[in-house]
Amino acid sequence: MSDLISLVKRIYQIFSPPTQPKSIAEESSNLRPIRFGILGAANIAPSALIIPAKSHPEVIVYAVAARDQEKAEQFARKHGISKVYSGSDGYQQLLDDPDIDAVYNPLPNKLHFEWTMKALLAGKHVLCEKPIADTADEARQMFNLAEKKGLVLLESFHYRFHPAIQRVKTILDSGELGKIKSIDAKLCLCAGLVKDSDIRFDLNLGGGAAMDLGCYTLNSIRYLTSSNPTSVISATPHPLKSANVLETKIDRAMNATLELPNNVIATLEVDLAMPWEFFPPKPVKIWIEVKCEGGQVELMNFVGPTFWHTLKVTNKAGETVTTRTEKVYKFADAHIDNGAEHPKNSSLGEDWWLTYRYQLEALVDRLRNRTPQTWVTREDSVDNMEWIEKIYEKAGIGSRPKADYELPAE
Ligand SMILES: NC(=O)C1=CN([C@@H]2O[C@H](COP(=O)(O)OP(=O)(O)OC[C@H]3O[C@@H](n4cnc5c(N)ncnc54)[C@H](OP(=O)(O)O)[C@@H]3O)[C@@H](O)[C@H]2O)C=CC1
Ligand SMILES: O=C1OC[C@@H](O)[C@H](O)[C@H]1O
Repeated sequence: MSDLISLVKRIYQIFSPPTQPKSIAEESSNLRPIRFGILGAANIAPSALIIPAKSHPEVIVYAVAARDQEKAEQFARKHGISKVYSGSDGYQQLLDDPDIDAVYNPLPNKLHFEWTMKALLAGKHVLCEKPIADTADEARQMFNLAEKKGLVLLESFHYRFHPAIQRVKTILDSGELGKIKSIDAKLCLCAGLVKDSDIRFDLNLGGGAAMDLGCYTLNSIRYLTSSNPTSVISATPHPLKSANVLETKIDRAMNATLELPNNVIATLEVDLAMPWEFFPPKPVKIWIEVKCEGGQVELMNFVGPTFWHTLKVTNKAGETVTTRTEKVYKFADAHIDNGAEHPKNSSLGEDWWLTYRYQLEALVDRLRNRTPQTWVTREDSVDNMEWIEKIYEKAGIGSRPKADYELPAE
């Protein structure tokens, strides 16, 4: 019962977060809030930035650009955004706005490269949606430019900032369960949640399940094992409806098996339209299971742990098998459990903080030259793209088409 009450309370607070006064908002102060601009009136923008910004005292979502003027204005009105850009030049006008410090790029995957490059050229820090680009080569160019310009570029692997996944990593790294033997990551959404017309099913927008969902599962495998795969043993793409996947090159679902150092085997299963299972009803399958020599750890709902998650640890090392479950909504819990270091200047979080709110905390810490609790590095993003491409190659449908954009000559 108390779990249910906490769940309802968390959900209420997620969507009605205590709004923080932007107390350090004085224009004269060098600590004026960081002004974000959003490229596109994207479906994900409210969860990923607008709601988290409400409870962050140092962030203002200041502008949005959308191709259609009415859509842009409506979005701005709904979310209390003061500046609106629209039309065919709207995205660029937003980038040229000198009052904007950082840009959130939630455009379709294929456009991540072009608009992140343009944002960096305009001198803005960028939070770019996952997967960061269509190819590893593009990701490399994006980070090269960010570094050259002295700007921050972060791929929005929001789940990495939540204490639940970090607790799993701490358990594995502690040696409590011995060496990792295998890891299995699943992220499947039932049919009907993603429409056939969605950007995720458009090859020319960087679509495909391995791009959209596989990037998370692959990232979690690499993160938890602290390694890159050594090979893709197998990769099987599944078509949308009765299409020929080798012709459309759009994977509605992907199953892949990877080899990692020290004989670790990883499997990933992702699906944008999983056939319905009614008994019991299973609208999503989202979990990670890591088997070790002395036990195993499972995390259910690793991408949305704030709503609900189960972290189950089975220890088979002693004479008896012991099982425990943990709930890790904020870093305070992690402190008590494992004494992990947490930067003194970074917040421990709240149990209602979404993964995106933890991510925003880290991004702002980085922008303010404070130490973020954790980070997704350049190498991490580039390597992830590299192995997504390798999975596509093994699956026989190839990387997603490169962006139609070239950096202007200097
Ligand atoms: N981190 C996370 O949890 C999530 C991340 N994502 C990522 O965010 C990105 C956007 O996803 P989502 O919000 O679902 O996407 P949407 O379908 O809402 O599209 C995002 C925006 O893309 C713009 N756009 C620009 N060009 C095109 C085009 N040719 N066709 C269609 N749209 C175009 C539209 O902008 P305009 O308003 O100007 O028309 C639209 O608002 C993806 O990269 C996805 O992987 C998505 C969901 C969750
Ligand atoms: O978190 C997510 O869940 C649903 C997906 O389709 C989306 O793109 C992803 O980022």
